[in-house]
Amino acid sequence: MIRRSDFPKDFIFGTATAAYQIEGAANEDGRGPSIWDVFSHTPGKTLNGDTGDVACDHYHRYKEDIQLMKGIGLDAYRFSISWPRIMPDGKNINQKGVDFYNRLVDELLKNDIIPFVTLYHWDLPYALYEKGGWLNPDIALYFRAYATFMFNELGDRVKHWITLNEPWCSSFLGYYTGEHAPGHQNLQEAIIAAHNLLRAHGHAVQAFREEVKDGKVGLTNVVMKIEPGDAKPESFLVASLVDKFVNAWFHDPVVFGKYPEEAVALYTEKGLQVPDSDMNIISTPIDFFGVNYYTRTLVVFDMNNPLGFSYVQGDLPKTEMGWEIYPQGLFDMLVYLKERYKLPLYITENGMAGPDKLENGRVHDNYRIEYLEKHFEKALEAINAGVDLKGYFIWSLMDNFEWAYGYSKRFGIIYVDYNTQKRILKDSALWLKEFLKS
Ligand SMILES: N#[N+]C[C@@H]1[C@@H](O)[C@H](O)[C@@H](O)[C@@H]2O[C@H]12
Repeated sequence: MIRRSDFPKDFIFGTATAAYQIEGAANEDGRGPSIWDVFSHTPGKTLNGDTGDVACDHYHRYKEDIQLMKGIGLDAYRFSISWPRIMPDGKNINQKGVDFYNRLVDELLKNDIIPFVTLYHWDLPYALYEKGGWLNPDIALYFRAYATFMFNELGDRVKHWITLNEPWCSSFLGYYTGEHAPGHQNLQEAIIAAHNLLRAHGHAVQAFREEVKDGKVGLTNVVMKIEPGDAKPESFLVASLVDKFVNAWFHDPVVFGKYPEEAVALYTEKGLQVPDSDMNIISTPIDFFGVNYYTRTLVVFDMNNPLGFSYVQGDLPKTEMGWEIYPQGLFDMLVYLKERYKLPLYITENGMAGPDKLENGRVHDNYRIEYLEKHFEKALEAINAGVDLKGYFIWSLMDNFEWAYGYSKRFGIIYVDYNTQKRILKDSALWLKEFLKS
């Protein structure tokens, strides 16, 4: 049975959330609309037309939520700042929005919880989208101004910062598949958006070095273990190629200052333009990579698909998202990232959506306890294999707005009754409380 004391003394355990998924108060205290406010209010874009208008009402209930974190014994809390709450029009400051995050940080510190702040977790101010959003090269400078302001505002108390959460989702789900805001379906746009996201990241890192001398800054990517879905040699080849599109595309430029050549070649072959501007800014050195790991992805060679591959379902037990439970992939990717990029790592998200049912005031989510135990074990194995892994944030503190899935997927270790906003610690939270004392 894995114990907290098996981990290094300074290893931190936390939970993670994001502004649009938990805050609510979407039209309160001067907050402006984001692309997710508009997207979720567009018929057909989210399950049941769910929106983040109220979500978990964290904007009003943050003190209660911090008490729950403290009661569990968490070391740290990763949350994101709502850019449109700070700059409703993308430029001018909304002081009430700034005041909220000052209160939130002060309350965390008062309760000995280390704040980890994500500057961008997908909620672009709609006013900036109307100026071209991530397709407008100037967005990187708007982001730099926002980042600089937040570093100045919170940098005296917040020493751990993440510039972007999962730029792959913002660009390829937002601009290619259209599953996420702003719902475009154009591969060339996705490539341009990805590049401007990375430029924005680089500008923010440069600003950070000027504003917060004693802090650490990194980038959080979704990290998928890509494996061949059958034994054909060509499927091994496409697996290696897809790994370049998904994983290396958002790590290589940040460390090496260039995109993976194989993937560039394929895009170019298809007549797509791959930008290469500002690679010196994009590769401004960072202090760590954040790793959001959930599952593996199986691909097979498929000439009917424009990019030559298609996804296949694996046969391992799955979560409510249909994602295979594959802890080995966490170990594999932590070792891969360490060997390729030689940077400290934080697991900034890992967790599962479960069939959580409230029964007599309890949620018996033993499946989530098992999931977390197995992934903790693989994280420890990676540390023992030499990975400089510094922390682990469970996704998520509480059930919340799961983007296009609305409120149908529950990832929290705390159950949220959305009718009453009552919080109920699931068995996994009770287990975690004991683990953190072990
Ligand atoms: N889906 N899913 C769960 C979770 C999502 O809720 C987070 O906002 C993302 O950072 C990442 O996709 C992972």
